[in-house]
Amino acid sequence: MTEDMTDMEKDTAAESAPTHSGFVALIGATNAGKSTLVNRLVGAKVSIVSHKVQTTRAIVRGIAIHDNAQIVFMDTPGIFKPRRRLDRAMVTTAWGGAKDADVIMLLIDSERGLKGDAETILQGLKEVHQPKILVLNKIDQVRPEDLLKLAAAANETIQFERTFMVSALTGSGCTDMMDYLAETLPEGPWYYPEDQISDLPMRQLAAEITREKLFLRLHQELPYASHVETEKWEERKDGSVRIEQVIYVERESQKKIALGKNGDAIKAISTASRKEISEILEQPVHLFLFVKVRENWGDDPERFREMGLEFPR
Ligand SMILES: Nc1nc2c(ncn2[C@@H]2O[C@H](COP(=O)(O)OP(=O)(O)OP(=O)(O)O)[C@@H](O)[C@H]2O)c(=O)[nH]1
Repeated sequence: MTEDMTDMEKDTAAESAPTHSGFVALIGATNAGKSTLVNRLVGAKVSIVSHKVQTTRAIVRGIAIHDNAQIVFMDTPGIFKPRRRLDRAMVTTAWGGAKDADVIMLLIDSERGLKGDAETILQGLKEVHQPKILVLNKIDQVRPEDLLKLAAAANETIQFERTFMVSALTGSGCTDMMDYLAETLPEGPWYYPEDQISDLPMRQLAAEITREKLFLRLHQELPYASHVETEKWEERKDGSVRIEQVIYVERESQKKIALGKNGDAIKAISTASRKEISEILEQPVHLFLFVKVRENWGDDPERFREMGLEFPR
């Protein structure tokens, strides 16, 4: 664009530039920073970040707008060695998501390098034929020479179109990566209205938020044997919303942990979750949490469907 264009001419030029859009699958070992990256790029909290591994269960899309492009991120669950049935479903979902994408983005925790799961994923990616880019994350923690070695090692296994070095935490390197995606995604109309940041239904997002608070509060005490569902969602005349959620656990003993002494745990979880849901909705929230025991929910096909996962046979 030339400098002597008027503002109106510039606007018209930008509007007539072709739009781009597409799906980017984020693949990476647990804790590589996928959720943090999506949240940063989208600029709003759509996926759940916590210190626990394996917190992301279903595909959550964050939608970022960059220049004339709409970039839809599929934040896949961490890929790791499946043990339980639920774990196997998570892995299947992750690879399934990759196959639907225009670009595959492999995110690696530069601190951990190619140890363990990252290497398994690299090998798995050989079977996936879309263009792939390598993104080394957490560069705020690693020396530049180590990054170069890591980039070279990963590119020996897979021919990546490009390698980017970023920090999802500080945002460093993210603009270059977004410039590249905006240019390379196919030309075409946007998939979603401009103001939409996630197609994850609010009910499910609200449940994810409570699940995150549950994990943050109870750490090791309550393992993966818990699941949160939003059962009621009622918009009220005064502009507030009343939400009822159930925390399902597998055993009575876990119910006691979730409630805490004198209900302390559940109260704290409820307060933290209500605050965050209210911030996202920009309206007052009345949140009611219940804890119920449901044995073997991890083997129930209905629960898998609710989480957007395929039930592994
Ligand atoms: N120092 C540093 N920490 C980061 C960065 N990106 C993410 N983290 C941290 O790494 C941890 C894991 O991040 P997540 O975004 O939850 O990772 P994930 O890949 O989505 O994990 P799963 O949902 O388990 O698959 C969190 O404690 C983040 O704060 C980064 O660029 N630098």
